[in-house]
Amino acid sequence: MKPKDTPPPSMPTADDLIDTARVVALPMRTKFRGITVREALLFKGPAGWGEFAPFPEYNDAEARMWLAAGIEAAFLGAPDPLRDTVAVNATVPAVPADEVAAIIARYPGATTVKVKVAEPGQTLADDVDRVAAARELVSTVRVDANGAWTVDEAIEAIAAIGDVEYVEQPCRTVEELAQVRKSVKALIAADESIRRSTDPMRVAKAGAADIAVLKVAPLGGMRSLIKLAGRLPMDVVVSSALDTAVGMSAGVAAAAALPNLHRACGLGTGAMFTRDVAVPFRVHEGAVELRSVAPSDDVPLASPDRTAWWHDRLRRCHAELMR
Ligand SMILES: O=C(O)CCC(=O)C1=CC=C[C@@H](O)[C@@H]1C(=O)O
Ligand SMILES: [Mg+2]
Repeated sequence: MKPKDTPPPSMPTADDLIDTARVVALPMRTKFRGITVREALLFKGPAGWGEFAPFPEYNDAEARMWLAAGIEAAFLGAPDPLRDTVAVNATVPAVPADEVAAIIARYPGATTVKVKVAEPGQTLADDVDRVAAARELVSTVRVDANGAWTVDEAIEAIAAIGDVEYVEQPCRTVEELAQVRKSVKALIAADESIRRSTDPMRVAKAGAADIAVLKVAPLGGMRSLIKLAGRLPMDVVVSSALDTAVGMSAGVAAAAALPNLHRACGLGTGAMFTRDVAVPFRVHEGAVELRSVAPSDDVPLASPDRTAWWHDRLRRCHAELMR
């Protein structure tokens, strides 16, 4: 028998990963969730490239899932696809209403738009105006509050915003989502309540959502996303975690392998970077095309300090995975 701490044969060591690692820093067109430069560590394995890019505030226990997802992509590769394109939504950050049209124009053919609402420092009137601007241009609008409202604020805001496809994560907790869901006609989607939970089935058990927004990296990979989607008794939307083209290829592959996919996915966010690590996943006729990605040689690299920070983080998360 192998000693308990011996990695399984498919599990690379942290040194294996760092040997091929590139830490990239991609400038964003518009600030999104407080980020103006998106950093990511990319590494190469026998099956292709993987991405490790947990948001800076995530602790190692949570961030280790993102490493598992990168390792799956680089060492195991994508599951068999059922389709070769995936319909996507345009993603509109919390910008003034008069900037909405220019943002939507970066997603040619998209008929669904996701609008960020409840941005700290802004008012409900800002949200109403931004959503109205989007509604003038596309048939389907969904909004995402990232858990920022109380139950009462959510009920008021949903009434003010009007008809939407769904409201993503109106409040922070599963209990609050369930209360809002009972009080409004609008459909409720869960994102953080799944992405940041130790029990991603809890939203279903609590009757807290109609739709699940699933992201490959925080769920630990394409296969665990697909497995979870199969267990959740609700529609699924696959969304990016502000991934570079490398991470995006795993998101598109997961969406392409889902037996049931009825709604546009949040996989067009490559349009938010001024440049990506490779040819970006461009939206064409409202969809992106499945493909594998290798970073180009001239990717914008992070500073030596930031590179060292990411290498350290990878080592710690790798140790967490091996525990
Ligand atoms: O779903 C989309 O349209 C794009 C991705 C997206 O909105 C997000 C990506 C990563 C972090 C998030 O704050 C945000 C989200 O909350 O869904
Ligand atoms: Mg969200």
